[in-house]
Amino acid sequence: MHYWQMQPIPAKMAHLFQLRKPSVRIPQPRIPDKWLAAFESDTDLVEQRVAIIMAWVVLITMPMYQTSHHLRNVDSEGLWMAELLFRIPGVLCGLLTLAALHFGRPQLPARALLRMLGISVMVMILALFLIHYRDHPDNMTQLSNGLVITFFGVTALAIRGLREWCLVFLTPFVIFLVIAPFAGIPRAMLLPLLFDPMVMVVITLVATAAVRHLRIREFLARQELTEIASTDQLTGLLNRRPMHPLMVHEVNRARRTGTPFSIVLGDLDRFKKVNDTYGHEAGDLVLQETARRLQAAIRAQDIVCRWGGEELLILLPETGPEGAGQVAEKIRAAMDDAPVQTGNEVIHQTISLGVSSFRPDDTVTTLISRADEALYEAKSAGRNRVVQADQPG
Ligand SMILES: Nc1nc2c(ncn2[C@@H]2O[C@H](COP(=O)(O)OP(=O)(O)OP(=O)(O)O)[C@@H](O)[C@H]2O)c(=O)[nH]1
Repeated sequence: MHYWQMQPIPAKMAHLFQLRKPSVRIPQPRIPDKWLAAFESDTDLVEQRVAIIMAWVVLITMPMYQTSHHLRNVDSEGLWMAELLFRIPGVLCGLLTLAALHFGRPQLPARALLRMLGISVMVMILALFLIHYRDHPDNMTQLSNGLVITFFGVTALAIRGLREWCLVFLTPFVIFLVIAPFAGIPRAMLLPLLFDPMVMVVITLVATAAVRHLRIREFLARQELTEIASTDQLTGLLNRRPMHPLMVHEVNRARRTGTPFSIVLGDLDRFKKVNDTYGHEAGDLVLQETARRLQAAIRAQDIVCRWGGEELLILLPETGPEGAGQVAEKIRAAMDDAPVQTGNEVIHQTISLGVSSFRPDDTVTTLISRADEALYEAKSAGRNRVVQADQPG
C-alpha cells in the first residue's frame, strides 16, 4: 500500500480535497481578513508578470502593424502617420512598464502600469477605428479583427475583476460609443462591426472570472498549508520554523535603522515533575495555559513561539533592554501569581527567563546564544527569575 493511501486527510483540510458538483455560477471564494495583505501582494506579483508579458506583446505587435500596411490593404500616407501618432503612447507605456519592472524597484505599482497599458491600447484601437472608417468605410474587416484582438488583450488585463475592467475597457468604450455618431459613424453601422469583438469580450470575461476563482482557491489552500506547517498544534502558537526568518528580518532592520529589539527565552521550571506527578495530559494543559498567559502579557506586535518542548521564545520588536526586562518580569509574574487549574489538580508552575537585546555586531545565532546563557543562569540561580544578558544602560 502506498503512503498516501494510508494517511487520513486532516479534518481542517478536508474541504480542499472535496469533489464538488460543477456549478454554472462562479462565486469568488471569500478571503479571510488575516490573509488580505498576503493576497494583495500575491495579486501584485501576478499583475507584475502579466504587465511584463503585455508590454512585450505591445512592443512586438505595434511595430509589426505599423510596418505592414501594404500587406493589410490599408496603404495610405495619411493613415500611416495617424496610426503612428496613436501607437506612440502604447509603445511608451510598454517601455515604461519594462523599465519599471525589469530594472530595480518598481516606482509605480504593477496595477497602475496595467491600467496605463490597457487604456493606451484601447484609446489607440478606438481612435484608429474612427480614422479608418472615415477614410475606408467599405474596408473595415481589418479593424474589426484588430478590435477582437485588442478587446481580448485588454479584458484579460483586468486581473482584479470587473471594477478594473470597467476602468480599462468599459470607460474608453462607452466614450467611443458616445462620440462615434459625431465622428460620422451611425450607431446602426457599428453593430455588425462590433458583434464579434463583443462576443470575444464576453468569452474573455467568463474565462478570466474562472481563472480568478481558481487562483483564489489555490491561494487559500497554500495559506492554509503554510499556517498548518508553522503552527504548533498543542498551543496554537507559532512553531520554530517561521521564527528564524522573522528574527533575521529584525536583525536586518535593526542594523539598517538602529531600532532596538530584544528576545526572551523562557523555560518552564521542573516541568518533568509535572508530567511525572500529574500525567502528560495535565502537562499539556499547563503548556496551553502558559501560552495563553504569555500572549496576554505581550503587545500585538510582539511574537511568541513554542521554541521546543517546554521552551518559549518571545520576539520584542522596537524594545531595548529596559523594556524587555519589564516584559520578561511580567511573564514571570503571570505564571507565579496564579496556579494553573487542570481538572482536579492545581499546579503552581513557574518559569525562568533569559533576555538578550540586539547589539550592532549580533547575528540571530549570537543573540539566541546570549539569551540561552542568561536562561541557564536563571535556572542555576534557583529558577522562577529573569536574567538579562544585556543590562539596561
Ligand atoms: N506534557 C508535555 N510535556 C512535554 C512536552 N514537550 C516537552 N515536555 C516535557 O518537558 C519536560 C522537560 O524536562 P527537563 O528538560 O528535564 O526540564 P525540567 O523538568 O523543566 O527542569 P528545568 O528546566 O531544569 O527546570 C520533559 O519531561 C518533556 O517530556 C509536551 O508537549 N507536553
